[in-house]
Amino acid sequence: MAIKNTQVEPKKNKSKQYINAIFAVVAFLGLILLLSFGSFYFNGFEDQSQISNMADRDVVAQNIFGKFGALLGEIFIHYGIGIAAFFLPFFLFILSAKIITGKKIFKPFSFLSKIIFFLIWIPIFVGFIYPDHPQFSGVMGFEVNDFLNSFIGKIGVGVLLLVSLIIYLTFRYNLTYETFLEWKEKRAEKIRLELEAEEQKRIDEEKILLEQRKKEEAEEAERKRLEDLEKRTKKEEDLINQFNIEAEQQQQIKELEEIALKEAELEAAAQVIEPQSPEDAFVLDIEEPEIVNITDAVEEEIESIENNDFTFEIPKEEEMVEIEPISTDGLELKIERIPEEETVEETAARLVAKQGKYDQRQELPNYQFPHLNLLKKYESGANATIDQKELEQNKNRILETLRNYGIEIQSITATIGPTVTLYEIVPKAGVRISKIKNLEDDIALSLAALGIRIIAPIPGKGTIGIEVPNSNPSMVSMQSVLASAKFQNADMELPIAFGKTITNETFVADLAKMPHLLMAGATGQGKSVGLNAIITSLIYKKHPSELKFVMVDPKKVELTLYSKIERHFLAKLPDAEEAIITDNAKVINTLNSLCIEMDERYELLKNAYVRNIKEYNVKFKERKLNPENGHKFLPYIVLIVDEFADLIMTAGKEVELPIARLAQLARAVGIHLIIATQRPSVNVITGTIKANFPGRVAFRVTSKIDSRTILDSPGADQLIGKGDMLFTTGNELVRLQCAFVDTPEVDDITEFIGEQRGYPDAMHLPEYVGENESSPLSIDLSDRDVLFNDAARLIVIAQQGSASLLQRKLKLGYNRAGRLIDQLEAAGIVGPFEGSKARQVLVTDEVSLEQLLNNLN
Ligand SMILES: Nc1ncnc2c1ncn2[C@@H]1O[C@H](COP(=O)(O)OP(=O)(O)OP(=O)(O)O)[C@@H](O)[C@H]1O
Repeated sequence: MAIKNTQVEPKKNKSKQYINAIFAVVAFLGLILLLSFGSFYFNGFEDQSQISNMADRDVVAQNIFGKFGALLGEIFIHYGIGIAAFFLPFFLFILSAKIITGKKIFKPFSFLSKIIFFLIWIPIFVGFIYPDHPQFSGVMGFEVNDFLNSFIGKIGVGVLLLVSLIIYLTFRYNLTYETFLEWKEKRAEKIRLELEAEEQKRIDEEKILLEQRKKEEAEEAERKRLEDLEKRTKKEEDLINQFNIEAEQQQQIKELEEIALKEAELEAAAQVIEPQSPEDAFVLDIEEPEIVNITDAVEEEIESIENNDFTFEIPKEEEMVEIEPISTDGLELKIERIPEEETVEETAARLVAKQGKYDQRQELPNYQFPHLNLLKKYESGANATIDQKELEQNKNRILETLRNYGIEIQSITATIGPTVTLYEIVPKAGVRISKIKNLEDDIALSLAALGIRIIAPIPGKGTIGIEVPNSNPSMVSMQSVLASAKFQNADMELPIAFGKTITNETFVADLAKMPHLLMAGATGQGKSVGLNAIITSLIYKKHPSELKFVMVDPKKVELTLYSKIERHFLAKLPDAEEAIITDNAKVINTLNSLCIEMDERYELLKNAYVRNIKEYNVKFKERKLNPENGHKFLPYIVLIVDEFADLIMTAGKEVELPIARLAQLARAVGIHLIIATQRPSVNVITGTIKANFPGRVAFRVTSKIDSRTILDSPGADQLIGKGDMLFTTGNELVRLQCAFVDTPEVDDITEFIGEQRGYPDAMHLPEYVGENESSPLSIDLSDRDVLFNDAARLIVIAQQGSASLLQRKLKLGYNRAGRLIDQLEAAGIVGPFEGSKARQVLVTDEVSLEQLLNNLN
């Protein structure tokens, strides 16, 4: 073996040496070629004239490789193939690399076969472009060009070059039109995937952020809970200690009492009673007082309670038989019959028979609903016009685009809407729907239109929809939707006429069913107009006694118009000057006040044994609920918040919490929320808010992400603006053209209503005292209201700590009554504010109250 090895090694080494040598030669050759070619272009033209004198030693060539280099350049470049000659050194480099490494990636001959076409084509092409520079095309390129020029003309040469290149590429790279299209499709797909991945990444990041926030909140809540628990335990411990001390004292008192009793007994025994007669001595019996053991008595009592030891003496029926008045002395006994008590139903029936059902509209009996003439008629909006040519053109383009991608169609129909036309296509069997969906951009390109939306498939129809914007969109006027039979006859609690669908039908939705609405859209896309359309719809259908708005408008300009109808349709805090809230700090109070209103309404509903406001109001109208028990007709309350993003940014949790609470609970008591925002990002529309707002309206937004945040699906980024919107209540997306109502129209409507007789003031929401305002310490008791003593007596006698009681009995305004209650709290007569419940009265009887009042004086 060892011998064999020694024989093989030198052989191997030998061949390696050869290889190295060949590599060096080839690589060196390549280098010489490359450098002398390069140098030829810089100096070769001077050298050319020296070529003929090569043998002359005095002649010096400028080429980097001297005369040899000049000669190489002259042969390969000048007399040869011009700049195409540069391929040759590269071929040599690849060859040398292959020799030294032996690796498969270096394929010199494959390279050669690929460039051989260009070694011929490039000189001719360069000669064609620069016929006056033979140094680039080489003599070969020049001559061939010259020959061809005279043979087929200049244009002919151009065509020949182009055709030959196409033929070469077709065979070489199998380039067909189809492969070109496929390549394009793949590229589009790749770009889309990248975009989607990017989007997904952003969504994921946002999710992580959200989760982190939630976690922090949970931790905060847990910490608070533990603190509370600790406080409570401490309190309980204090109580137990106090209780123990009291029990001890009780025990001591008892012992003292027993001792006293025993002493008394002994004393009694010591008093010797002298018997007066011997018999007496036997008769006398000193009755010992029965000592009633209190604990025993209590135990007995408890036992009897536990055993349910009550006996109600129910008179038997025979005993209730009417007694015939028997007159024995001529005087007749008159028995007064007490009429049987009326049931609620009977009272209600009697009242209804007498006064009719309660009609809330009688509160403002002469109120006139705004009429449709106040709204402008837009002529162009009467019927959608799209000319036949445009239809035909769009149809052809769609078909053509689809055909280009090999998608065949069975049928196509068009439905013309106010702003977009829906082309419904039925593809031939076997066509993948996703393929059509992927062509969205291509179809948009071929139609040269923005806002193409492809619905594949249209739910419940089995067709694919392509929405194409009309070149002349027609306006949908508020007048036309409000005048429609659909709205006029709508049997809904809070009907909203949003606008028209793609099939030109008026679209009406019930806010009461939604039950809350989230609205988003980039600036200038029709949000404010949308809000106005909603408010207008409701005002046209509802009497002021049936509907109140709470309006929040941080932008201060959008909703100000409605201040004219403050006394008819608006609700506000009792101490607020303006009904439309523009100050973010006040929003918090209003929202909390709405929460109180909600709680109060729930209390009313509970007492009336009904589940929702509708049933409650029906019952109230049938006079089954007694107003003296606090029952009243409940109007719907619609809270409108414009620019919610602004609010969340400045007030954060403080508004998010009451909003979330209202959104979760208020639907049954007739409080509905409409929230509009320009920026539908996840930190504005948080998970809690989103989950409780099934109704969503999206105007055009700027990105797919925004669209996903608001609608949970893309599409809103492809709308065309100007009131083009998507609406959903959780399942299906509907594309609508929002009705247009202009500011002057709103102005006219509010003017019309505002001039009529209204309520004395806006509806008052319950008072809410913010945490930092409620400190009783800030109230100066030396400066008491003159009615303070009266109020205190009233409250203690009634044992009910409510401002409304003071209002009623002392005939006070809300504010003064509120102030009085605050003073009473500061004086320790009533307890702190407890939300919807009345305050606790801390003084139980009038005697202690008088004492307290004296002390105060
Ligand atoms: N439904 C509609 N029909 C026709 N045009 C509309 C419609 N809605 C809006 N527009 C047009 O778009 C313009 C801007 O609308 P709007 O004021 O409602 O935008 P916005 O979304 O409220 O903007 P911002 O958030 O900045 O207030 C309107 O002046 C009007 O010309």
